Amino acid sequence: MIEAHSLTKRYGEKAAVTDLSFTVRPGIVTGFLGPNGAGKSTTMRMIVGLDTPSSGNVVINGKRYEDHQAPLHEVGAMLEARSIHTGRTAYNHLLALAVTTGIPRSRVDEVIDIVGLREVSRKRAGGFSLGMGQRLGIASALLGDPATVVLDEPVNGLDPEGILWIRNLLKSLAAEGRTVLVSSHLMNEMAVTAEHLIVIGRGRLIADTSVEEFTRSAAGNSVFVRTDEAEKLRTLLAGPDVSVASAERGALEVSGLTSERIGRIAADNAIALSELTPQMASLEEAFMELTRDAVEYQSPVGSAV
Ligand SMILES: Nc1ncnc2c1ncn2[C@@H]1O[C@H](COP(=O)(O)OP(=O)(O)OP(=O)(O)O)[C@@H](O)[C@H]1O
Repeated sequence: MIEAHSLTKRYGEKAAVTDLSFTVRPGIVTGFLGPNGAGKSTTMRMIVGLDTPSSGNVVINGKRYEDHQAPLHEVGAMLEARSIHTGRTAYNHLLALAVTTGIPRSRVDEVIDIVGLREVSRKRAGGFSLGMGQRLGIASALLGDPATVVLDEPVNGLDPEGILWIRNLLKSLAAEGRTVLVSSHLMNEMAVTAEHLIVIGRGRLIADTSVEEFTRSAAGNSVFVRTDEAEKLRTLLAGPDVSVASAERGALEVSGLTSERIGRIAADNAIALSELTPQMASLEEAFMELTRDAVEYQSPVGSAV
């Protein structure tokens, strides 16, 4: 469990993180989301003791990172700035890390297999692709068999296979009862990876919610209906809190009724439907709406993307 209490970090005049409080629970993947410059990396650095809070504190299973006797067994982290000695092989990089931190040599082989780097483990890490480098970073994070895993933007720049691999790995780490915190600026990716979301903007908490709740609130309240008997159905659906628009010929856009209710009314009146679709705002759109006021560098209105 990670608990942040009124965490604040200032760099001179610049407030990177302000009065941030949240809890990351074990057993599930928690997504840490925010636009660029929101303060995600700064928060993660404070979690693992690489940055000192200006005020407030953050504890992992009740203690600050540096107060744990075997911190690598407690927390494994991959932060954005990776420090890999590019002249070393992947195996030697992990071995050096293991030897200096009292981790048995056998664990190096284990993590190499977990991240799927067996075939290239004797190759120089300097020649690794971005995806292989990410796998090596994750292997380093898992070396101490940590109860808590903190990964900063692990899917950045990965191909679809790499993204799927990380998604499954994170879920299995959580299923083993670990605490898993993973940052991203991609809502869609987090929606299929995480169970819980902590959203920040300009260093402040914007939302602390389950993915399920976020998805539900992002859903629009209209339903798209396609039928050959649109006019008959329109009359049957009419009511004080219901609005029905004709989206196109043979199609209706209904607000104020659930898709279940519309389907029931159609069935009771022997009207065949060829489509019945609740309209969802895309999660990415809902996320952008949520964080709109917290984006540091806005594109000028109307500018081409
Ligand atoms: N060492 C530093 N000195 C001064 N300002 C900093 C420093 N580190 C971060 N900042 C500022 O603090 C804010 C938060 O940065 P941070 O890197 O934590 O955000 P982030 O959410 O991880 O963003 P990104 O997704 O772009 O990596 C930014 O405005 C950044 O410019």
